[in-house]
This record gives sequence, C-alpha cells and structure tokens, in this order.
Amino acid sequence: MMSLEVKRWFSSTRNLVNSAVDVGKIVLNTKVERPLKSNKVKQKSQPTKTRKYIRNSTLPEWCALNERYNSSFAKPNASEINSVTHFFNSSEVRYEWSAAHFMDVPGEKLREKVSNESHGKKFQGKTYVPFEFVNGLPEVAFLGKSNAGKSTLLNSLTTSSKETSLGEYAKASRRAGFTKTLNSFNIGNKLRIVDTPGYGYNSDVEQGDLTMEYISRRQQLVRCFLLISGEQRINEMDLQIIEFLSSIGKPFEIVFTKMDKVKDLGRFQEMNLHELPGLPGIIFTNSLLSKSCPKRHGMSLLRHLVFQSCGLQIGTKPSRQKK
Ligand SMILES: Nc1nc2c(ncn2[C@@H]2O[C@H](COP(=O)(O)OP(=O)(O)OP(=O)(O)O)[C@@H](O)[C@H]2O)c(=O)[nH]1
Ligand SMILES: [Mg+2]
Repeated sequence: MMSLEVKRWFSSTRNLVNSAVDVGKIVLNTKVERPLKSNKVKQKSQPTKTRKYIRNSTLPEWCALNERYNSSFAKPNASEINSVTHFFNSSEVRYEWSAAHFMDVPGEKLREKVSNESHGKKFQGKTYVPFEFVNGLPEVAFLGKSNAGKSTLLNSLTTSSKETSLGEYAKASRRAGFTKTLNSFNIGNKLRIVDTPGYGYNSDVEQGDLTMEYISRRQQLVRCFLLISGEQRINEMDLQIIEFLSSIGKPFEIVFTKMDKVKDLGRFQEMNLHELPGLPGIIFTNSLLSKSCPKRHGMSLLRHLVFQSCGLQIGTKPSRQKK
C-alpha cells in the first residue's frame, strides 16, 4: 500500500499517466527464467575458463548484469570509452542553478514571455532568438525515490575515475528527502546534469509537481535516468514514473545504485526488465567503495550513455578544463 504522503507526491502525475500499459505486470509478475537444457550442458563443458575468470578478476559478480542487460545495445568500444572517460575526467564541474519552482529554471520565464508575445503574430524580417535559447546546453536528469543515491551518483559520475574519494558537487546525505530543489551542474560547458528531489519517504507534493513539470516542459531535457536502489524492489511509484516517461515519449534509462550492498542477485534474473516500455538501458552501479567492492563500477557505461544522449561526438573536448 502506498502511504498517503506518497500518493500526494504523486497526485499530479497520476492525471498525466496513460495507464494503457501495465508496467507493473511486466516487472512484478515475470516468471523466473530457467536456463535451457542445452545451456546447462554448455555451462558444464566450459567451467574452467569461467571460474578462472571470476577468481582472477576483481570484478564483483553483479557486474555481469551489465553484460546481461546491455548485450543488445551497441556497446561502446575501447577507444569510445577512453574518449568519454577523458571528457569526464578533464571537465570542470560547476554548480549553476537551483530552482524551487519551474519558472525559476533559467530561460523558462523568458520562454513563456516570448511564446505569449508571439502568439498569433508572425515574425517579420529578422528573427530574434534570445541568447538563453541558443546557449541552451542539453540536460539530463537524475530521478528516483528519496535516498536512491541520485546526488551521490552525480558526484561519482563527475569525479575522475582515478580518484577514490568523490567530489562533493551535489550534497548527499543519509537522511532521505535531503535534496529539496532542482540543482543543475555544468559539465565542461557541454552538458548539464540536473539532480532532483526524491519521491516517497520525506518528500512533499510541491517537489513532486516541480519535478514532473520539469520533465514534461523543459525543452533542453534530452534524457532521464531513473535511479533505483539495488537493495530495494521497484515499487509502484517507480513503475508509474516509467509509464509516465514512456507515455510522453521522453527517453530514459534505469540505473540500479548501491549494488555493492546487494547480497542476493537472484531477483535481478527474475525481473523482465528488457520488456519495459521505452526499452530503457539497464545499468548497475556502485558509487561508494568498500572492502568487497574497492572500485566504482558501471560508470563508463553510464558516462557513455549520458554523453551520447546529449548528442556529443566522440572526441569532443570540454570547453572548461579542470584546473
Ligand atoms: N553503499 C553505498 N551507499 C550509497 C551509494 N550511493 C549512495 N549511497 C548512500 O545512500 C545515501 C543517500 O544518498 P543520496 O545521494 O543523498 O541519495 P538521494 O537520492 O540524493 O536522496 P534525496 O536527496 O533524499 O532524494 C547516502 O548515505 C549515500 O552515502 C552506493 O553506491 N553505495
Ligand atoms: Mg539528493
């Protein structure tokens, strides 16, 4: 059962959702996939190689899920990964704006003014294009339940892969419901990542409306990343957001966070995430390090998706280099 608070957060969204697709059924009622007999034989005939790989490698077992779920996508090759890694490692990350209301998002007041003034009028002679519109960098947004790890993932993605401790660009906290506004960070003057307030526990309806309005109306928003803690199950609100994003045709990907804390990987085999509407990529990540997980994983894949969704070409260099 959803709490009253959760329902309130979501009230604005429910009206917008096209409930024709029952995403819940796809994810929650999926049968366990059992390996075919022939697969079993195959596995038996090649055990040494596989076991050796697992023993010698420092990769945690869950990293194989990135292969499993993303095999059908055009995988970036090594030189593409290097180029994207170089872009993020050398980009200056700059906090730019926070907004508690959609109209506080830079450019939105002007956009509304221009659209009201030009309503029904024809432009004659030179067309005037306001600077903010020309300069509108592509934006990607991190969405998800409160405490899903959105702010931490933003820091992880923008911290050089050589560093062990994360930059503190977005403020993260143990306390759920910490981020209260949309917070935007400029990455190398080529794209923006927008951290959003979480839904669910300790969130409120104004923040929900703000995020939904931003998703629905912001023209610069090119892709959403829906974060779900690997420790938790996909809940009804996550599913509603998935339905909503696919109903408005907004491209999105799903990112499982905190995979370093996951003990039982079995349930990830049970979820038929491939069949979600919108056919999102499914990425598994950890942003924090621990003894069992001494490296951050999933970042190259995620960085590549962010880079690609912003229409940046391989070889693009940041305009602002890290000092
Ligand atoms: N072990 C582990 N902890 C994580 C990871 N990512 C985030 N956390 C922790 O989870 C807690 C919540 O992280 P935040 O990044 O603040 O979560 P958020 O989604 O921004 O939360 P709100 O702002 O409240 O919506 C913090 O204590 C983080 O240190 C991860 O990959 N692994
Ligand atoms: Mg946050």
